[in-house]
Amino acid sequence: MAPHAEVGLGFSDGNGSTTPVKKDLFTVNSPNVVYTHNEIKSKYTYRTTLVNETADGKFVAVPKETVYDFKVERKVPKTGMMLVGWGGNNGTTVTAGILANRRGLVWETREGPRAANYYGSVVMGSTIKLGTNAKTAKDVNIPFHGILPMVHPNDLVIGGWDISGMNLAQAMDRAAVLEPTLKAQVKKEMAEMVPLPSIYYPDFIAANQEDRVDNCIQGSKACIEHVEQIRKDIRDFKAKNSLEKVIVQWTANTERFADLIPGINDTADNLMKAIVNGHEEIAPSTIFAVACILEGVPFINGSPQNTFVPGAIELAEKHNAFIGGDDFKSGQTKMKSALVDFLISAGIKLTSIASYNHLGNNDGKNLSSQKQFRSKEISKSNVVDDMVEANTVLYKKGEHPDHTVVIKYMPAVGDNKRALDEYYAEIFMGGHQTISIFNVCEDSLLASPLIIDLVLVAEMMTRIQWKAASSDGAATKDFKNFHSVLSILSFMLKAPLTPPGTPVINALAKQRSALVNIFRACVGLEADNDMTLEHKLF
Ligand SMILES: NC(=O)c1ccc[n+]([C@@H]2O[C@H](COP(=O)([O-])OP(=O)(O)OC[C@H]3O[C@@H](n4cnc5c(N)ncnc54)[C@H](O)[C@@H]3O)[C@@H](O)[C@H]2O)c1
Ligand SMILES: O=P([O-])([O-])O[C@@H]1[C@@H](O)[C@H](O)[C@@H](O)[C@H](O)[C@@H]1O
Repeated sequence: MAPHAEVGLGFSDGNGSTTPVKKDLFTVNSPNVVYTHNEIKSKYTYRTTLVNETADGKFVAVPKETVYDFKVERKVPKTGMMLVGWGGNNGTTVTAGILANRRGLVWETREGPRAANYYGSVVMGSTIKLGTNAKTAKDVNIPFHGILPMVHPNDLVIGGWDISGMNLAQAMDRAAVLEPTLKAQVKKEMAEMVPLPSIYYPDFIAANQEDRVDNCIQGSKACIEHVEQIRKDIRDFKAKNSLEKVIVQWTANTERFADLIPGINDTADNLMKAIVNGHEEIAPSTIFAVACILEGVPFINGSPQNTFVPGAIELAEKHNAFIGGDDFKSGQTKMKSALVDFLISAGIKLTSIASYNHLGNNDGKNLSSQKQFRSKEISKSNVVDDMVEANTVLYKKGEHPDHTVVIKYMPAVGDNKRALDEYYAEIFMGGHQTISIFNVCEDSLLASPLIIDLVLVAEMMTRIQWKAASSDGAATKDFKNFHSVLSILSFMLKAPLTPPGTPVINALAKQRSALVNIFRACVGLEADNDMTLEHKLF
């Protein structure tokens, strides 16, 4: 095996080829990185600082090193993306967007021609610093997509379910998101896409959704039969399209929170029993999650409800299956998680956040029902907790800014949500800073790239394994997957799901840094720390 790369990183370049494409975007020349045809193997020293508190309240910081072995499968699999709620605004928009990119479409608009792109996708639209040029010492940046052999979204095979049986072309018209000149170019292909029948438990979404329900799984109401039907749908989709991988995402309506009931959804065994018994407190999204876990297919929840009841998380862990969520972080909240981080880390004491928005799409219609709004209010409200708790200089224990979230349904504005935010803060010597933001978020055009990122990163995680080469604890013998709960997805999500007992990080910069640096570690590269000592010590 070559000590360093003789072949470039394989990755799919979206031309329909999903075998490793020998495009030497970069190789790592290090004794800690070995490339074989099938794998990239790296030895990575993870450096952290353990802190002990002394009796008199002082801290003693102890540097710690843990050596990990990472292994990445290089072959890019033929991958399917199955969306629950495929006929919705997000589902139709992301589908049309991928078709348009795959065909390199250009369409006329009032501002002139527009070409297909993946703007808003961190994987397809952003770059990361690889290092500094050995001669000029200038930063060398590469497309994020090139850091590891990732699936190209153009190659995704798309399918899914919807309780509305409209074909995707009709549903795209219903969504009223895309320009007619673009829709006209994808209409024919999308008309042939029809969502699979789904499950509809009326009590979980707003009653105002009933008029679109005409595409439900026929026959028994038994939840376990719904689980088995969804598992069969996934298998059939995989076989029909000769897929090697499938990733499922929930982009269906926001459900009310499910009650957490001991003996029903508190453990994996109880959850399975409750499903067999058809317990009425099992939500459709949890049925989909269980089906995917049992089928070994990653399941991501793009909505705010508590799909992952404790029993579902335990089931995922038992089956070594990947889950992720919750609630796409697309516009107003994404801005919040960046702005709050900036204010508080700048030592400015944020004292209140007023977050209002109105929107007129079907999501907004569903959220006009109090129980469904409550799910969204929770996910939109908790996004500042970690940043506030981390700053004990500004905030006493338990102190936090006032924070209110208001969402109103105003049909006239459609998918173009109007977000109005006010950030009010205390500054030096009794002063105040008031930041008012008016942010028009074309919600589905902001969420669709996140759906793509979630699929690409989740799929990549199925091809990464690790073992501890050495640590204070016993070194682990065999390679294993990351924990079932993919907290690495947090950059794309409002209410990041984390492994039980681990902290939730909402600060946007930290989330992106974790994603980038974990992928860098997989090719043996140090975490990017912005110290640039080479520009300071000379
Ligand atoms: N910017 C955004 O658009 C954004 C951001 C964060 C979260 N979300 C969440 O994403 C979800 C989708 O948003 P949208 O704008 O596409 O909404 P939408 O209402 O246009 O689409 C939801 C689709 O889900 C379908 N559906 C409902 N229950 C279903 C079930 N049990 N099985 C299958 N299909 C079902 C509906 O028929 C509809 O077609 C919502 O929950 C929303 O809160 C959206
Ligand atoms: O913009 P953001 O806060 O990330 O998220 C959006 C909310 O502002 C909006 O009210 C809701 O309807 C969308 O589903 C989405 O959750």
